[in-house]
Amino acid sequence: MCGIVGVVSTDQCNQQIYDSLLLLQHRGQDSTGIATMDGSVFHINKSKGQVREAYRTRDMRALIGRSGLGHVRYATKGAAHREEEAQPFYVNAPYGIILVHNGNLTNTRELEKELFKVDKRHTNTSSDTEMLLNVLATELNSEVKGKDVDPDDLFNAVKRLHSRVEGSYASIALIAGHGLLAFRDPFGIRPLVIGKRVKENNKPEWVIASESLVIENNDYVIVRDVEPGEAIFITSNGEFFSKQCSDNPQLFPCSFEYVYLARPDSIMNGISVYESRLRMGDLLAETIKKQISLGDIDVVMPIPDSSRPAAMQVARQLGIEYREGFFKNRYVGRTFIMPGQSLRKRSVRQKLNAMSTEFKNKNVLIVDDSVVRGTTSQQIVQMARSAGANKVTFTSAAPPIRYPHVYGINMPSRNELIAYNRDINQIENNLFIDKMIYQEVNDLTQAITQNSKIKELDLSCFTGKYITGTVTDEYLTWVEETSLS
Ligand SMILES: O=P(O)(O)OC[C@H]1O[C@H](OP(=O)(O)OP(=O)(O)O)[C@H](O)[C@@H]1O
Ligand SMILES: NC(=O)CC[C@H](N)C(=O)O
Ligand SMILES: [Mg+2]
Repeated sequence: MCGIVGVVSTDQCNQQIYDSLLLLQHRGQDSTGIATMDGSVFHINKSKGQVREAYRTRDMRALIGRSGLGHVRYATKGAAHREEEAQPFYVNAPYGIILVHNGNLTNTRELEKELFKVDKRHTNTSSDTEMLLNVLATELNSEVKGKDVDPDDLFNAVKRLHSRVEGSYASIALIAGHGLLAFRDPFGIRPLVIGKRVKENNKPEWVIASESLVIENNDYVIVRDVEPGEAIFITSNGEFFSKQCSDNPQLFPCSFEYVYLARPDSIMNGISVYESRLRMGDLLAETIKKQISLGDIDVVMPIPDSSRPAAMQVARQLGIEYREGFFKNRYVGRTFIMPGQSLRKRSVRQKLNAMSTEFKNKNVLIVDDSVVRGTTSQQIVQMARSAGANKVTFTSAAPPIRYPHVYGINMPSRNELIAYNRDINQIENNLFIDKMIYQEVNDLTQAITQNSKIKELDLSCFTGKYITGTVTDEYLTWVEETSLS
């Protein structure tokens, strides 16, 4: 996943984009970029690393314009550390388009060929985002054919893009001299939400972002989510247009956003991420009750940060004391979204420390939001044991992850997954724990969708059922062989 934001303002918008990217940092730490639009001129700054280190004062001063967009990247396709693959991506025709993307395309092999052979377009990186932009540019070009662009041209281009592109894409683009275009794939896999505020001059200002906390933090009001398959166009003067561009839109939001990716203070597709995590804890507690005798447990402990809401509820529902035994170094970022296994491993050690007073001779029930590669859990258990823990029961607020995630989370290879081809006993042995307890898939679904209009979720990494047609076994093998580690 990545974090994206787009702004149409009545004033200079560079600082607002910077602030928004800081709020979205948890969605990507590899690289970042900001583009602003001044009339029909784009000003662009891209850099490796995190937002705070990326932009100097002189970079910010050069980002002039009242409309703009920004990106924080967690690479899923292409190279994590190549500055050329940092977003936004730019094409000069038609008009000049600059684009940011959250998601992952699953038919890049076909797109690459088509773009080159049929559309006669050259892409210079292996980024799927560069392909997405070139498909948009091709379709818009054939729509406008020399005349000036109107909202319907853009919507027709997005409609044609939907028929060519597969996978997940929440995307925002600036069309030079015209305005801001945003669109979401027909399954709405990745999130995108619209905010608005009206200043004294009565002119509306707009923000579109991956998460609602960006909207609230900048004193905008949440208008609504961009619908799956829908496109939004906002002119540089703040005029708003929207259209459903898919023949068969169906909402299948990514369940992993609620489990781990999103900030708890965001509301996504009308569902509070925090409340869904509390419910994950409530339902996990029911499963725990069925599997162990509670008299054996002395304390319930979260693994900071993301499991805290679930762990709190587990403790409450089981009537067992909640203690914080692992301490987090606040200067180390999220380890799961770091590139490369050796960096992830080293960082877990730097990030978390076990306090021996909390573990000595205790039977602990540890709660994490998810166990993916087992990088965190393996080290956590070792830390707990060396700190003197007696029995270690490990629980996950998400079900076992046995299948790759191909819609914008970098878990491409089955063999990396701790639950792949292992039964519970083998997982327990691998992690050196006394007991492993996972959330049930139905309970996860209920925790997320309860009290909401959402009927379906993308649960592919838990179930192996992929909602877009092109994800076959052959595709998954190709992804494994060619992907980022
Ligand atoms: O099994 P693994 O491959 O280790 O992946 C799962 C772990 O990674 C994430 O933590 P992370 O440190 O990224 O972020 P957090 O501080 O938000 O919990 C997640 O919360 C789990 O703790
Ligand atoms: N996680 C994402 O949304 C990544 C976007 C895009 N696939 C990239 O690798 O840059
Ligand atoms: Mg964690």
